[in-house]
Amino acid sequence: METYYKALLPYKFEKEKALSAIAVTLVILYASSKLISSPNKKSSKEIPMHRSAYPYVGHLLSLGKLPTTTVAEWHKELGPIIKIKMGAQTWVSIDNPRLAHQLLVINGSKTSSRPESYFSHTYSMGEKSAVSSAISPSQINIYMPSIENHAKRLVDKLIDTTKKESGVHPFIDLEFFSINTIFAIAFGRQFSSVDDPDFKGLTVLIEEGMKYAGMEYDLATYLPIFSIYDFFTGARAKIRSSIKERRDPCFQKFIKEGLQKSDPNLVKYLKEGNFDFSEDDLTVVLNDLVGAGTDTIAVTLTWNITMMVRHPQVQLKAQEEIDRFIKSNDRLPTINDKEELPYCFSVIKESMRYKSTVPLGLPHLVDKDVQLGEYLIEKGTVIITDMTNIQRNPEFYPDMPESFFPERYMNNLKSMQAAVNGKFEERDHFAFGWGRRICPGINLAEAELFAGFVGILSRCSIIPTDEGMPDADGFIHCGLTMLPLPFKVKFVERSDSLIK
Ligand code: HEM
Repeated sequence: METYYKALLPYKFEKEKALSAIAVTLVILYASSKLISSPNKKSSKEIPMHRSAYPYVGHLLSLGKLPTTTVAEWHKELGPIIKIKMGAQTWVSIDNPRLAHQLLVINGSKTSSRPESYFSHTYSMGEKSAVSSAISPSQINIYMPSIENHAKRLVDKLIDTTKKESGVHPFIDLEFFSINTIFAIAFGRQFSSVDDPDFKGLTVLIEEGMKYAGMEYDLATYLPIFSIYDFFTGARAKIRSSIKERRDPCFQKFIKEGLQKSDPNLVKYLKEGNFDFSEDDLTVVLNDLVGAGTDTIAVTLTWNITMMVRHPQVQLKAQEEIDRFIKSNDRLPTINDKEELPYCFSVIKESMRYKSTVPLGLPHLVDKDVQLGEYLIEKGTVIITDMTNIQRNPEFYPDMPESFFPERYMNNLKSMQAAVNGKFEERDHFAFGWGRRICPGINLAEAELFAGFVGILSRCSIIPTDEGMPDADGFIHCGLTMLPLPFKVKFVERSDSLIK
């Protein structure tokens, strides 16, 4: 099953090698019988921990290929807050929205750092507020024609491939859409096709980035014994040289080009605005925006398409709403028209609730002890959130939490950003994370998802191929995101489409 994505995205599967390396280390450590146990401060009440921990490596091996599923099972057995030993690091997982809110939002001043990782860069709050203002709703309005143009190209491609082939796996086209959109916004540049040499060079860089951000290249963070392996294999030296010799020069070239463009773009906004950015900061921040804003959008839309094929009556209702809008306005709607398309907006929200794009969130680091009810969460603990359980919590989502039911949002048409900033009880979903670390790309994501969704359904009906329905339950972990199992569908041009 995974072969398709493996061929498509080989960089996403480095984790398997890491698990083998850990297994070898475990054997060595057992043999030498010099197991180290870290001293544990006394906490108010011990946080439950699954029995499958091994000495030194902890749960690294027991998490298996689908950590999301394993963590969800452990929660079922042990309750809403559990401890996971990740080698030298202690993680705490939360699967209840109220507890997560209490820990990551109310206690956000103590729980909003990021764990150290050799490759990844942690956004400072200054960088984050600069980026948030650079892609605020008013700034996004400037880029809206470009977003719509890329959505149109996406739909052309999906229809065209459907005509030529028996079915389309939409992921690559969706990635091309999201990369092109963020590139147009960031640097005022676009790629002509997936064969464009610059596009190919960029995807290699993104692949390298994903690989180096993965566990295999960062094992010494979890298991200090791996510093010895690093000494021999030079993994960290490889990372340093990749950043210095390939990533930075490539992004510096894009930045230079962006600064020369006459139309507005992010580079110009960040460079010319009153932000305290060095050249290096700018390179890293833009590289991160491209990384964070590509896969997430493509994965979210892939799940959305899965749900549309499985729920043709939802698809039809959304198409009727889009058609009504086009009839009275003689144009496609944008995110700014969402009040007139409550059903479409609800479908997008529901799809993000039902299938989590980033199923364990991004880890937060506790930098001051926090008391959470009867549990003490110590400084140095890494917090993850089980988004699937959180987004299906029956108290928070009383109407059929296990079902795909867009109607639940018909009375909550707040923008996703406004829902995050409002009262906890009025949050729509938790896909963009928590508190001070909330995703700064939220408004852009919302605009892109809306343009993609409305663009597709205004011109196509998405139907299954003879191979059958896409699976809505199975999934593959790809780094931080969760992809549906490989599937093909047809994007059949609507004869009654009002878009010509
Ligand atoms: C559907 C699309 C997206 C989803 C589901 C998503 C989800 C997330 C999540 C869960 C986090 C971590 C929040 C936390 O730690 O509590 C995050 C962080 C981040 N996201 Fe997004 N994101 C999406 C799109 C985007 C886009 C389009 C951009 C920018 C172009 C972006 C840029 C970032 C950045 C820079 C961070 C790191 C922020 C920090 O560390 O403070 N994301 N995102």
